[in-house]
Order: sequence, then C-alpha cells, then structure tokens
Amino acid sequence: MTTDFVIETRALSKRYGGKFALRSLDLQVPRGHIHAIVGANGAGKSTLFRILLGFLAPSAGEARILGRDSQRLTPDDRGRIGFVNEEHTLPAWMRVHEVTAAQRRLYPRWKQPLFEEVLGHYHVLPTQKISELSRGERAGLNLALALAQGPELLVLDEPTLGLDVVAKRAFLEALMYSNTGDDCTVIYCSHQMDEIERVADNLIILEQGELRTTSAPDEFVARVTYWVADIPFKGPDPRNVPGLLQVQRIDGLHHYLVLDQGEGFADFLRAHGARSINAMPVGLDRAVNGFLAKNHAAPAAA
Ligand SMILES: Nc1ncnc2c1ncn2[C@@H]1O[C@H](COP(=O)(O)OP(=O)(O)OP(=O)(O)O)[C@@H](O)[C@H]1O
Repeated sequence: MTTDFVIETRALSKRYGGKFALRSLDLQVPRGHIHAIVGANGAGKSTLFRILLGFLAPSAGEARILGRDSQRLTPDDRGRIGFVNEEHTLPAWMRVHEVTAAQRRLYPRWKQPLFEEVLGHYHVLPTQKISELSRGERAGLNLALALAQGPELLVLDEPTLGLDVVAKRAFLEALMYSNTGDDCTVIYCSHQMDEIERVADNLIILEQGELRTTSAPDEFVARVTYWVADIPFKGPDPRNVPGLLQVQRIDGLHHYLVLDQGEGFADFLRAHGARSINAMPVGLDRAVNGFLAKNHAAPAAA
C-alpha cells in the first residue's frame, strides 16, 4: 500500500459492451493540492470517479483511494472522502438546518466554523427548504457540507456546471479557502479552463480513457505556442509540420498552434518561405482544447 498517493490506479480498464471508457490507466495523484482532470466529452472522467468511489466495478486492473481498494471501501473509509457532483442532490423537502444537523451527527470530524465560513459566501437562510434554493446556492451548500466533514479527499465532478459567474466565483473562493491548510486533497473534473487556471495546482489530461499528461497548468501552457506567418502559396504540408495541433489560414496568413516547439519552429517556417513570423503565448483554454482537438479531426492535407 502506498500512502503518498490519494489516488492510484494500475492498468485500470472499464469497458461498456464493446466500448472502452478507460484503457489501462496508470494514474497517481499525490496527497495535497488541487488536481484538475480534463478531457473531451466521453474521455472517461466520470467513469473514473465512479470506480474510485466504489459505485462501479472495473473491467480490469485496480483502483486505490486513500490507500484502499476502491471496491472494498468501509463506511469509515467513505467518511474520509467528500463527493460533490453536478446534480447537487439533497432531499428537497428538508430545511437547510435539518440537513446540516443530520450531517453533523454523521461525521465525527464535523467542522462547524468551516461550514459557516463556506456557506457564508451565499445568502442561504437555515430555515429555507432545499427545494427553494437556487442551483448556485445548492452547489454552495453541497460544498460546505462536503468540506465540513473534514474529508482527506474531496472529489468534485463538474461542480460548477450551470452556475453563473458570481456563484462560480463564490464556489471557487470557498474551495480555495478550504485548501489553504493543504490537509484536504481536492480532485476535480471540469470543462472550464478559466476555473482550472485559477485553482488547480496539477492538470491531468485524459483522452479516450487514456492518460495523456500530468503537469502544473502553467507548465502545460508553456508547451503550446501560437505562430502567425506570412507564407506565400499553400505553405508546408500540414503532415510535415512538427508538433502541429491546429492550422488555419486567415486573411492570407498561416496560423499554427504547435506543441513542444522552440525557436527551431521559426527556422522551419522560414525554410518554407515565411516572410514575417510572430510567436504568441496562449492561455490554458486554447492549449488544452488545441491538444484535445488534435485527435478529433486531423488537419486536411495541403
Ligand atoms: N452506463 C454506460 N453504458 C454504456 N456506455 C457508457 C456508460 N457510461 C459511460 N459510457 C461511455 O463511456 C465513455 C466515458 O464516459 P464518461 O461519462 O466517463 O465520460 P466523461 O469524460 O465524464 O464525459 P463528459 O465530459 O461528457 O461528462 C463514453 O464513451 C460513454 O458513452
């Protein structure tokens, strides 16, 4: 058993009929910090979470969470893990103070001041029914409940889906506040790169059930560059462009998004007749989406 990793999978596969949702995934998530999992729709993120939480059995391989086999979690193990998903399901007929009291009885490590601090980001009254809360308020309540359990690991499956900018900001601030002591590891999946850029310390990219890369978000961003070149005629055959993620021709200029290319890329463009060349950094959104789009549609040959 390795306790340095809050999550560890070995050759983890999940197949639904003829379709692989996870393919021989080897993933290690170290303790501490906020880890974001990103991937296109259907990449296997929710499947991974469901296996890790013991809701779903793998087809092959193993998954460990907090050092335990995810398929053999005890109630005590589950008490060390908080889970929030996009649905924010709580009993609709209960009042906020009733839900809170029930949770407080359930979790011996309950942290009332933290609960109040996190819920304080929202204008929720203790006497309100769950059914009366807005989606963002329900998300905030869910997060406050999950954090107040004092979990060692908090698993969030697209927790800010459908929230407006203000609710999203409140959610993220609460999340970052909770993580300041680093005694709670957060693993979180989202399609919202602006959020990930703000809160995540580590970026895990899944593609078609396989692990593509793990690194700090800014390290990943530094690997991707955007080049605009004035090349007469068609320019080089896209199949020969090193590290190509995307190419577009706009107003007679070639726009290239490339991975792992240094200054040598300018030489490549010059060798193909480029007259003016500009390299620009990109944000996480463009870097990740360019990376993921590469295998969705190969660039057409010139
Ligand atoms: N119960 C199921 N039966 C059959 N196929 C399934 C089932 N659940 C998921 N899949 C398939 O497994 C793959 C992974 O799905 P999963 O929900 O894990 O992806 P995801 O990365 O969470 O996607 P999204 O970003 O769209 O939420 C998809 O191709 C999906 O169609």
